[in-house]
Amino acid sequence: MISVTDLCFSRADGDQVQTLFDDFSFEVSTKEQVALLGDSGSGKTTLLHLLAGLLTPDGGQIIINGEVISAYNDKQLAHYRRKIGLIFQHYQLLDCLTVKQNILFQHQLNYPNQTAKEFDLLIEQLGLNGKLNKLPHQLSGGEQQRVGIVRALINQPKLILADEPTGNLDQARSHQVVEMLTSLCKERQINLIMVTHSQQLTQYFDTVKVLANGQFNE
Ligand SMILES: Nc1ncnc2c1ncn2[C@@H]1O[C@H](COP(=O)(O)OP(=O)(O)OP(=O)(O)O)[C@@H](O)[C@H]1O
Repeated sequence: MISVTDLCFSRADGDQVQTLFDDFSFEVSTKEQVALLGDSGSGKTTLLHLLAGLLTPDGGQIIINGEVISAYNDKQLAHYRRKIGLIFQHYQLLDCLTVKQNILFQHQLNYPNQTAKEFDLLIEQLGLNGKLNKLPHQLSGGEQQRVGIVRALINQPKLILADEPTGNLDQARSHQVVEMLTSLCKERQINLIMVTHSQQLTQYFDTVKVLANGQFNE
């Protein structure tokens, strides 16, 4: 469950201050899957970064599954971030590591002496058998994004934040990837918030929220 109350956040841009959120409040219930739309520059990525604890609000409260992350210090935020899954438009895979190493990198940092429980199952479900020893640049965009999805799911998060994960894929692949991602999150009862510019992709989600002028128009 996500609860945001009276969120305030401004960005300094040279001498100018741009207020993106001013007393913005909303809730996302447990397991809900949300497609987040909005014009370019409306603040979708900024909102995701606030929910990920990568940015600190100027005011208000952000509570994620009972954790008041808006009150956390850097160390607490680092610990919180290990428990969520992040998926990016440009995949952000490390090109010097194989697919398998990329997927397990964070898991091994988090849990040095544990095997990743769902590794084999996720590799099978996302059709990545046979790709594990390849380097990211040897994969197609769709395959790289599926690696990003396994990497996000392997730590068994309760929340996944995805920022335009299909921005680099064609329409058919975008639908495949989003269908896969939403159904895997549903099976595992994971909250998913995904930024997209595609109205068509919203069909896979429980809720569509449109960000405009620092508020949701539902
Ligand atoms: N690092 C930054 N420093 C200053 N201003 C920034 C920074 N990042 C983003 N902004 C500004 O904050 C506003 C919101 O940006 P954000 O990236 O959150 O929008 P968005 O809705 O995700 O846009 P898009 O759909 O184009 O990705 C924009 O006006 C942008 O120029």
